[in-house]
Amino acid sequence: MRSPKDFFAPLAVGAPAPLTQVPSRPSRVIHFFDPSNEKMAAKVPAMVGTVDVLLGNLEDAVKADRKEAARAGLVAIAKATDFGESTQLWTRINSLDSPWALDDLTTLVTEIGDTLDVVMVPKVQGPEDIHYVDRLLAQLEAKAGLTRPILVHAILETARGVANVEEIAGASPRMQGMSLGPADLAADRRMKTTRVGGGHPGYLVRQDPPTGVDDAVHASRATYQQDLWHYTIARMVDACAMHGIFPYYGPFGDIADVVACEDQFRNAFLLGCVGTWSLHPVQVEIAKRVFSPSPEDVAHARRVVEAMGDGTGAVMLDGKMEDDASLKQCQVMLELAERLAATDPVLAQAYAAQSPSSEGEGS
Ligand SMILES: CC(=O)SCCNC(=O)CCNC(=O)[C@H](O)C(C)(C)COP(=O)(O)OP(=O)(O)OC[C@H]1O[C@@H](n2cnc3c(N)ncnc32)[C@H](O)[C@@H]1OP(=O)(O)O
Ligand SMILES: CC(=O)C(=O)O
Ligand SMILES: [Mg+2]
Repeated sequence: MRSPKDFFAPLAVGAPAPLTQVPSRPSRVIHFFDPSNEKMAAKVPAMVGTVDVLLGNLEDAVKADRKEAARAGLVAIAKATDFGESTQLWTRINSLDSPWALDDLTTLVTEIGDTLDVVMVPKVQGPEDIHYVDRLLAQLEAKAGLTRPILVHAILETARGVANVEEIAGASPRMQGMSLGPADLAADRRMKTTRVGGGHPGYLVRQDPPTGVDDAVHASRATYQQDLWHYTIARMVDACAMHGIFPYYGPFGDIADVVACEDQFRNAFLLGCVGTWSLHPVQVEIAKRVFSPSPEDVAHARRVVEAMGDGTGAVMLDGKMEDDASLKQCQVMLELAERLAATDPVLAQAYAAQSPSSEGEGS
């Protein structure tokens, strides 16, 4: 582990200085596309401004014989597209033990490093993986003459990665955030599921049995499906909060089940995640809706702030006690709402319509 004194020193002569704070640009939706799929890639320019992040995926879901085409496709798209102020460009490189990862990093940083905001690293096992990428990025940034550092995002998708989650989160000032990788994680843990994220009807608890009843009543005892991912997401959120980086849910593979997708996204939002992945255009609006505070929550948060005056003590509002701690939760909500509204005019209007100054307007 580096000494605190040199944690923020560049790791290569000529590399840009690391950032001391992770930029908090909106990243509610990280939209995946395969740059080697011509039909999909053709849609990317029109998606600029509609998603917070466009991510050129080079890893799983790209066929082995299309890896080089995907890398070249991403370079071409990055060079031809103006991503504007409200959409970032990220990539997911191949895993560090694959034959492609080194060329992915070398090509992308030297060719399009000035456009690339974040590199997502899959199957991270421990801080040593981040240290490797950190040094290599610094060397490549120096070679390419970049003036701002490229950030790193880890996917939490191995049992060892989960066990090391705090060390991974704090491994480098480049760490931007972390996503849950439920599919690979399930396989690595030898879970007995076959899905990409989401729940499972077999993972449940059942209502206690009533005494002295027949089998028919036993069969009707209520069951409650549990969240397979609660433990891992909660650990990831704590590790990220501790190190000042951002946690994300990951993929929801049942594209047709938009209702369960929204539920899974909302669980992650409520637990502290700032965004999620979209694998298909149908998931984009779900992610944006879920990861933006509702206008009603924003209005309530404003009322609490107003009622709390100097922020100390306790007050009653609608029959509920509010104090310093509920105020802080409301401030989290308002700070996020303000940040999102700054780049999303539709949200800005929805939040303004709920502001105290507009109350009673038109009545
Ligand atoms: C566990 C993990 O690692 S998850 C991360 C890796 N996986 C991915 O990145 C998957 C990305 N998504 C996809 O590959 C595709 O969306 C699939 C395979 C899930 C479904 O693809 P399709 O069967 O083509 O879906 P569908 O027919 O509904 O597509 C409708 C349109 O949306 C387009 N489309 C589909 N997915 C995307 C996307 N991610 N981005 C942009 N456009 C897309 C299709 O090209 C199609 O275009 P068209 O109307 O011009 O023909
Ligand atoms: C996200 C991912 O890569 C996984 O679930 O395996
Ligand atoms: Mg994976």
